[in-house]
Amino acid sequence: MLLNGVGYRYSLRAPWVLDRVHLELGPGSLTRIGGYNGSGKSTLMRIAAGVHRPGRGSVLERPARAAYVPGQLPAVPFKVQDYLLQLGRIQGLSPAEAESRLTAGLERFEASGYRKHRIGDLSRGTAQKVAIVQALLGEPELLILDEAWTSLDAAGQRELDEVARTVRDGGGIVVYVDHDAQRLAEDATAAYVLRDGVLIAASAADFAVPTALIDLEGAPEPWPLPGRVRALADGGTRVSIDAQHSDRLLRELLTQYPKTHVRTVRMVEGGGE
Ligand SMILES: Nc1ncnc2c1ncn2[C@@H]1O[C@H](COP(=O)(O)OP(=O)(O)OP(=O)(O)O)[C@@H](O)[C@H]1O
Repeated sequence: MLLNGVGYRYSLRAPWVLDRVHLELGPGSLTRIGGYNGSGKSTLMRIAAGVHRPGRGSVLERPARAAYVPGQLPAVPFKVQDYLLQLGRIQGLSPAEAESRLTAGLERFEASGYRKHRIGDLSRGTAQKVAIVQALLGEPELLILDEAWTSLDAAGQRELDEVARTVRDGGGIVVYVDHDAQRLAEDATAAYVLRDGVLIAASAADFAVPTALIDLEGAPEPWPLPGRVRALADGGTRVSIDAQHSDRLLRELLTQYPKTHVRTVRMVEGGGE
């Protein structure tokens, strides 16, 4: 499959979200797409899935059996089993085939108990499991996972990892976005990040969580707070912590050591120094 010079914008006056994206996806590939919030990852996923048509360029040789799992299932007014049976039929399965695949899928994701529940009444995680079971009904050759792990419990996440590896090992194409830097890190065959609408080849370091470096005057003692601490040559202290926890640390720091002077707070990519 090939995304050939793909560009996309949401309206004629809107800026191009994607600009000349070129992406080759061969059989047996597992490709990670990263990038900052708003960089266009979901837009790219929808184009690969055929939900959006590119404004420029083209998508060539998309496999016929394609499945797209976004982070959230629409709240449709059906019972789980009726919904899955219907979608199985739309994908060309006989009722017996659809029944046996949906039963196996729900068992695999430990969601058999929800067969008769209405989709709108499910928890987010269970609804996500139904979305995954639906995607797998047609035994896809192309599987697109856009933050599809987010609401799943740990067992569901492991199972979805296994699904991705199985599709890859069966010669299929898997493309995924996930905020967890470790997600399928060992299994991915390629990784790219979107920057300014362009896709660029990436390494594992590009997916690392940003680290906050907080430099303090002096050395608060003792240090019961989270974060790695090291003394600076001029008597100051440097604390490094995952950026997502830095606000909380700063609050705690200023409550516990009100006289501490915070010199600087910087964000760096990856593990800091
Ligand atoms: N339906 C829409 N209509 C108009 N603009 C949109 C629409 N969906 C996305 N955009 C814009 O397109 C850009 C890319 O959005 P997209 O959701 O693809 O990014 P993303 O990288 O997936 O973001 P996130 O990491 O937050 O999920 C953003 O500027 C967003 O505001």
